[in-house]
Amino acid sequence: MRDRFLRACRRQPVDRTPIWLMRQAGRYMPEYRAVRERYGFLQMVKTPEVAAEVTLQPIQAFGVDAAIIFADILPPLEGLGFQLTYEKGEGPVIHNPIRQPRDVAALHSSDPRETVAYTLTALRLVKRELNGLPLIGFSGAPFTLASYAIEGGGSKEYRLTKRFMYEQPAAWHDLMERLSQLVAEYLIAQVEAGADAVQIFDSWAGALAPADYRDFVLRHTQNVVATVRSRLGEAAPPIIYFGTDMAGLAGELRQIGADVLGVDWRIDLDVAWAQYGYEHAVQGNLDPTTLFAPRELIAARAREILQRAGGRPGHIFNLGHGILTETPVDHVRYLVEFVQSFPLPAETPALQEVMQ
Ligand SMILES: Cc1c2[nH]c(c1CCC(=O)O)Cc1[nH]c(c(CCC(=O)O)c1C)Cc1[nH]c(c(CCC(=O)O)c1C)Cc1[nH]c(c(C)c1CCC(=O)O)C2
Repeated sequence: MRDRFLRACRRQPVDRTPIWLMRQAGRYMPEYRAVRERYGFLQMVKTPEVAAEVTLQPIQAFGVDAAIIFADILPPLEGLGFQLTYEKGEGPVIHNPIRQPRDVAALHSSDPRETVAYTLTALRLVKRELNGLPLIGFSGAPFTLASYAIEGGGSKEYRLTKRFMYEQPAAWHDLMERLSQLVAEYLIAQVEAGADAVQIFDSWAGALAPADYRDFVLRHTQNVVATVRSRLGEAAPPIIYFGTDMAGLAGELRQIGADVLGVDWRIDLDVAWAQYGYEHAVQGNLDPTTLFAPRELIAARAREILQRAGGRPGHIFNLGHGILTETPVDHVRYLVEFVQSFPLPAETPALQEVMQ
């Protein structure tokens, strides 16, 4: 059953719980570091043969149940006019961030089929090598992209982003509309290039108060999902929406229209699933730091997650956020084998029913 990841996204029964890991291709792998020695990170992303090779590394090393295209959420912003570099130890830097409404008006309109053609080519190359194993395409979500575009890099408090949102609502919504269009077009292009599912990374949306998510973000996230669905029709793939620290946003997440919702480790999987509603599949939710712990603890935590999922169709095992640099490779292999050999528990009653 090579399509068990896609079946789980659609909440269809599977022979065992599928597993893949966010950021599964990365510096914790010696094979990745060997390639990275010869290229800069952006150069790897922009060279389709290299991006394809690196995408396949965790498939070959661990036999995970899905591939995710090797790329990053920020390169699509270059087409709008942002200057992007990755600095050692600092992560991404945008050198001309948005500071005023006129910076939004001055953004270029861009067609991701041209500006991010390298990732579309990489998807086509990888697809040929996968023998039917599902391939995941992805994009940053409008809010998380806007936060990088405004802060110019990572942030703890998102002060500039929130101030811009509160003080310049018209320019904010203009920026979010431009980003939503870019994201939707980019996801559609990835599906046309061979992606079987798409994940929208809203890594930092958990920094928002629910009222701010509702007033400044929700409609744009909904537009992305609705546009992908309506333009692709029957060919629309499962759509995964992922964020961290989202436990307080359940009511909003339910309205996005995604098929699958990501769950981080700050909430028990069954509690999150009951709040998100069983019409969604869920993906998660091991703390990535657990992979540094002894094997017995990794097994105990993974077992608990699988038991909390309760054999209900629609659970995809993953970490609650991307795998960390320096994670021991043999612990990753151990986790994948543990999950893949875990017998699916007989379906337990829904938490909602138990609590009634
Ligand atoms: C916020 C964000 C980014 N990028 C991404 C997100 C959303 C997911 C999340 O919240 O983790 C998404 C991403 N970035 C990368 C992937 C590849 C696919 C995968 O294997 O999951 C994916 C899905 C590769 C990468 N993206 C980056 C690397 C490391 C680059 C290197 O080799 O130096 C990789 C493998 C760089 C990057 N890119 C970004 C940061 C903050 C950094 C620096 C942090 C770091 O160095 O780990 C932005």
